[in-house]
Amino acid sequence: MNVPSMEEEAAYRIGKLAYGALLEEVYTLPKPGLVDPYSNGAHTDMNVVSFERSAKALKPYFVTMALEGERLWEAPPVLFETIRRIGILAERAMYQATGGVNTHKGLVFHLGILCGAAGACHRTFGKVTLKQLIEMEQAMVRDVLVKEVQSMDHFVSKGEKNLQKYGLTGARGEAISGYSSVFHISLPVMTMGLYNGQEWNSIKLETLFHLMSQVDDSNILSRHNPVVLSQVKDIAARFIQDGGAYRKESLSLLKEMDQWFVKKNISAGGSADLLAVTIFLTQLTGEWGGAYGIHETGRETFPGERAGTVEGISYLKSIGL
Ligand SMILES: CC(C)(COP(=O)(O)OP(=O)(O)OC[C@H]1O[C@@H](n2cnc3c(N)ncnc32)[C@H](O)[C@@H]1O)[C@@H](O)C(=O)NCCC(=O)NCCS
Ligand SMILES: Nc1ncnc2c1ncn2[C@@H]1O[C@H](COP(=O)(O)OP(=O)(O)OP(=O)(O)O)[C@@H](O)[C@H]1O
Repeated sequence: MNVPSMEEEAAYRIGKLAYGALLEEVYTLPKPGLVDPYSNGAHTDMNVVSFERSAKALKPYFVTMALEGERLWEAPPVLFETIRRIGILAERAMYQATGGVNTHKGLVFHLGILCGAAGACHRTFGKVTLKQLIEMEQAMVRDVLVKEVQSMDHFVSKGEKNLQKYGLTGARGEAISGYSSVFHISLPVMTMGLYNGQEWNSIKLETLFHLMSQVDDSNILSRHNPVVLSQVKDIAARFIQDGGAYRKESLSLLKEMDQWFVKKNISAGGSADLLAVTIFLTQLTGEWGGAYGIHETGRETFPGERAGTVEGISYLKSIGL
């Protein structure tokens, strides 16, 4: 019997966490305008089963991307190039699994990069803290994506058209910034919710609404325009101000809101993607930022570099969040 190497085992665990994050996102409910187990939101061509099929098809690609991280840890830009090649194959597998529907294009990109970075961090440090992960991610993508955005002269995809029309950088911009929306908006909310012992589905909803209230979501822009984007931000901000997802009546309010989003054909897919990224980072660094590092290497953890833990709170506070 072939015993998996330490790198293979780690890559499998990273890929499995990415797969889990895809499912955790779609199972969060009720999400206005987005697909969840209750409603297809403002989507006629997909439902929760499409997302499950797509996630299952993508899992081996995330494992492969993490494994490439373990292999190419010393050459981050080469790692990114490799991740993108695998990403194209992953997108193809996604379309095959869903009958041609885009369920997870944004997440192939985001979680592909982060799985690769996590593999590289594991190989380099024997653990994965937030700080190390984002430093690795930046070394992988920054130069390439900045150049790509600055020199773009073909505006084909929806994201590219948004860049041309509004100067908004969408999914690429999030990666260029080192997932700044996740660090400044959603991770603190998720970490705080866990710390306060809130219920998991409500934590995910509260996190999603904080994202929706601030992110320039290219899904909303490509279906609509900046006025609608700003309307959605206002609605999300008001929901939070009025008590957010932790109050009793939130579920019925959200179901009502879903009807309005469906009527207006609004879907905050970019924010949903960033929710999945937040879940992935919380679970990855919670599991691997400390305990895993200690088991594997006997090394001490830097205190508080694990999101989703009590130490995570003081870390986030220490970096000014
Ligand atoms: C960067 C990607 C996502 C390009 O997609 P596109 O140009 O359509 O950009 P866009 O900004 O619309 O993003 C696509 C998806 O990301 C998500 N998204 C939208 N807005 C945001 C946002 N503000 N923040 C984060 N994610 C967002 C949505 O799910 C959206 O559907 C990626 O597919 C890519 O690199 N394409 C180039 C070809 C390639 O290399 N493919 C391999 C894929 S790894
Ligand atoms: N739960 C979810 N429900 C709907 N979309 C989601 C969800 N989670 C993430 N998304 C993201 O939203 C995107 C789908 O949005 P949308 O349907 O507007 O894109 P499209 O297929 O490019 O456009 P259209 O359907 O208008 O032709 C996917 O790329 C996906 O990453």
